Amino acid sequence: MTETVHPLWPAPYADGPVDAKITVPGSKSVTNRALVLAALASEPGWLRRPLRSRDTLLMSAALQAMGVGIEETVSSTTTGGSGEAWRIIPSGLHGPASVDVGNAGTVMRFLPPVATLADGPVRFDGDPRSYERPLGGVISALRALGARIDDDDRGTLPMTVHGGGALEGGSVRIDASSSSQFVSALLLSGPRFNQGVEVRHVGGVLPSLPHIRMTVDMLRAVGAQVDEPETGGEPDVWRVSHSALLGRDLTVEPDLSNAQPFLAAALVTGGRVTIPDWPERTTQPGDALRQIFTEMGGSCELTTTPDGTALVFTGSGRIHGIDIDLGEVGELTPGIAAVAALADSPSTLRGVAHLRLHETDRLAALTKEINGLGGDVTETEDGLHIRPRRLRGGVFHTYDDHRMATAGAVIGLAVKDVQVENVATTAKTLPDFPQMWAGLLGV
Ligand SMILES: O=C(O)C1=C[C@@H](OP(=O)(O)O)[C@@H](O)[C@H](O)C1
Ligand SMILES: C=C(OP(=O)(O)O)C(=O)O
Repeated sequence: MTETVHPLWPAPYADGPVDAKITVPGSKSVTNRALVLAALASEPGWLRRPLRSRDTLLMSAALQAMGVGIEETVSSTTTGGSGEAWRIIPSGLHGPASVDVGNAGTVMRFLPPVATLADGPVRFDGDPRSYERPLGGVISALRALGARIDDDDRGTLPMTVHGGGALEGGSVRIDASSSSQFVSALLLSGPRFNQGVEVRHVGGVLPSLPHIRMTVDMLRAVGAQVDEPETGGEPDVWRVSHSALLGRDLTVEPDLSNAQPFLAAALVTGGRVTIPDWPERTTQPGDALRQIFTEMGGSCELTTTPDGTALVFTGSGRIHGIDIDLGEVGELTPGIAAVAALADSPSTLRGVAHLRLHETDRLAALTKEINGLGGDVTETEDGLHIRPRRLRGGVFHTYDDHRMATAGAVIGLAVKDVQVENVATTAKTLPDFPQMWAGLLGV
């Protein structure tokens, strides 16, 4: 097999502190949940400022393939400007249909439950990496709830969900320690199952709890009745009752995990970055960056202006190491590792063994690529130990992982002659990244 040769992107080096205002596009996680919930609703809804990226366009295309109407328009926003808005018109879900999941965890996990409601077969396929990412828990849970799925007993993609027009639902046990998305997937479609759904997590530590909170909040916002551990329910058990869902008019928050490289730029260069529309309250894990990057040497202020809230994040010129469990906010790990490699003391990042099954094996990839530039990173059982060293230029490989690409760009700010391979992989969640990065640096 021939290996694809990707272009190298010379990561811009920062000669001085950055000072920029960066408008970050909408959250991937919110956009893809909102699309699913709107598709399952009993009336049309609106999604304003949705993220337009590979993962969200795959979600949109998949729902359209099953018969959902999605119209893209440009409309006025509350701030008076114009913005993109998608009108989602639910309909009976149809098969036969084909779904390309790409390498989107949200698409490969959230849509099989939706497909059980279609009136025919829905074939799921995706990038080679999607065959390796955990899905077996969702497949067996759906079977236990009454679905017919043909996966050739592999427990992975490709597979066909033989939608029967409805799913009985009920109680199910699932080990979601490899991905919180298993729980979110079952809950999101739960209101449409005849008996709703009760999901009981059995197994190791459940990662990414804020993402499950996001699912619960968004379900409640469209009228679903949800019982969950955080509001007095049994630990590790979520219940969603059978009900109709409302069509909503939802404005998507900026993707705070995609704000990470820009905040990191302020930290690494001792500069300042302002992110407009940073939400005062949010379930996005990226909100934890306010605290994490403060501990690593920056300071931040959430300001309120007539135009809304904004986060102003300022670097001090010093970067400190950190010892932290990132299990709840795993997707922030590559960006934190990049900053930690440039710090004045070692870091230990823990609680993220499940990152080995993300877009790539992120623990192996970060170790190899930072060490390839002269760093000193070792993999632990559940994370990374990072001892900062003087780094040198070289190629930073990305393994089709958007967050590896942005991590390489952050290192390139402080280390001359870093070349990020396949920066275009940022299109998964942030297609304009190279232009935004150039804007940040005024190049
Ligand atoms: O539900 C979601 O939107 C997500 C959940 C998390 O997945 P895991 O629990 O698999 O880490 C996160 O890493 C991913 O980027 C998005
Ligand atoms: C893990 C991630 O994505 P996915 O939704 O594909 O799981 C991520 O964006 O960091």
